[in-house]
Amino acid sequence: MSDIRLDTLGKNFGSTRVLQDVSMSIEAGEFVAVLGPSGCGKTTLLRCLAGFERLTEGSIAIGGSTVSTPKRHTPPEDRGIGVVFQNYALWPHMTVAQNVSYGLKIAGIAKSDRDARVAKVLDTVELGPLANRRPADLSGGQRQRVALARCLAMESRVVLLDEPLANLDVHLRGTLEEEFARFHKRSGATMFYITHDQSEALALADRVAVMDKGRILQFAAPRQLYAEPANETVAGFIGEGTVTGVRNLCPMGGGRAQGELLGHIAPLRCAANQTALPRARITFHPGDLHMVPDQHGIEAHVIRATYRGAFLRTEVMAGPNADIPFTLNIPAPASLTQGQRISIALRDGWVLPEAA
Ligand SMILES: Nc1ncnc2c1ncn2[C@@H]1O[C@H](COP(=O)(O)OP(=O)(O)OP(=O)(O)O)[C@@H](O)[C@H]1O
Repeated sequence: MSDIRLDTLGKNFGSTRVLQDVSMSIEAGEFVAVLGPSGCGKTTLLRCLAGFERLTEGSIAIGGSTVSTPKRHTPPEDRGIGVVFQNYALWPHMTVAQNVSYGLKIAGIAKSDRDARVAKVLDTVELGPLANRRPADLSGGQRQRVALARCLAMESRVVLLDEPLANLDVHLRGTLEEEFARFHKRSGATMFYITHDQSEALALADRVAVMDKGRILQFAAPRQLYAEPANETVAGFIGEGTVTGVRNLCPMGGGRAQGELLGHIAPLRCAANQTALPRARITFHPGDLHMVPDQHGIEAHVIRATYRGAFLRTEVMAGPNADIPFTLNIPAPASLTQGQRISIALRDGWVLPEAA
């Protein structure tokens, strides 16, 4: 049974439509990331799920019980949900242990049980030795762990996280990504994680919902989003996908096809029901293009080549009119100069289904 079910959810603020036709089924224990540009409605979706906003349309069920419809609204504290906000929302005057214990106290749990539970969860997030510190004397990462410990202490079955790594430095982000993964494994909680950072979403989540303008464009496992985006917007959003046109698309069965990219035959993947088309849209990533011996591929000239350690990130203008921009990663060691003419070929591309 799914743990969280959003059914054709809609949310308006006055006459502004912020969420539209949002439907998702999330399994118990699943780690779901919601990825989208600023203003697309991610936080509003999280707030609806947590019970901080009422719905305009549709419904939300958690653990099989309906908690939100336009007419019915279970308050946040009765939803069995923990929320980790970007600023962690810790009480500055309380110690780490008191911050974690507070929710249990409000829930009427006896002091001895409370103390035992707090000690256990602080141990889990490796903050036991810092139990008596105040938030001001903790690092950003440690504060984050206090916020997670609070969810663990409340035994929240569902944990919502609103851009928890925003405003942190790159090193700390990496460490905390691991922390979230560990927390998820240990707690078995269902995680709903809002971010605008695709690398975070792809690294952490079992499935990622890509949002734009209040709608879910695709809800799929990271590998599928990367390899088989549902449309041009998702393709452009994930992994620096390039979208371009091919001619004479010819499906060959078994999800394989070929098409002419700038006059050269390219091997492609496509949906099983893809039909032959005179023109189609495809997408690929910088690693899908490679250099071939002169005259054997698409003509291109180098606009910029940037050293990136393991590869040379190379921007080219391709085609007979040198007017199609592509980016490719050329494995090290390589050396290219601006203006140099090279020949390139596509190894693998995905035919966008909406072009069918
Ligand atoms: N209480 C409100 N009243 C009116 N409009 C609102 C309200 N809350 C959010 N909005 C609007 O709804 C839209 C979606 O906002 P939301 O905060 O959900 O986006 P987001 O994807 O989380 O953005 P960000 O990544 O920048 O936080 C925005 O246009 C925002 O201005």
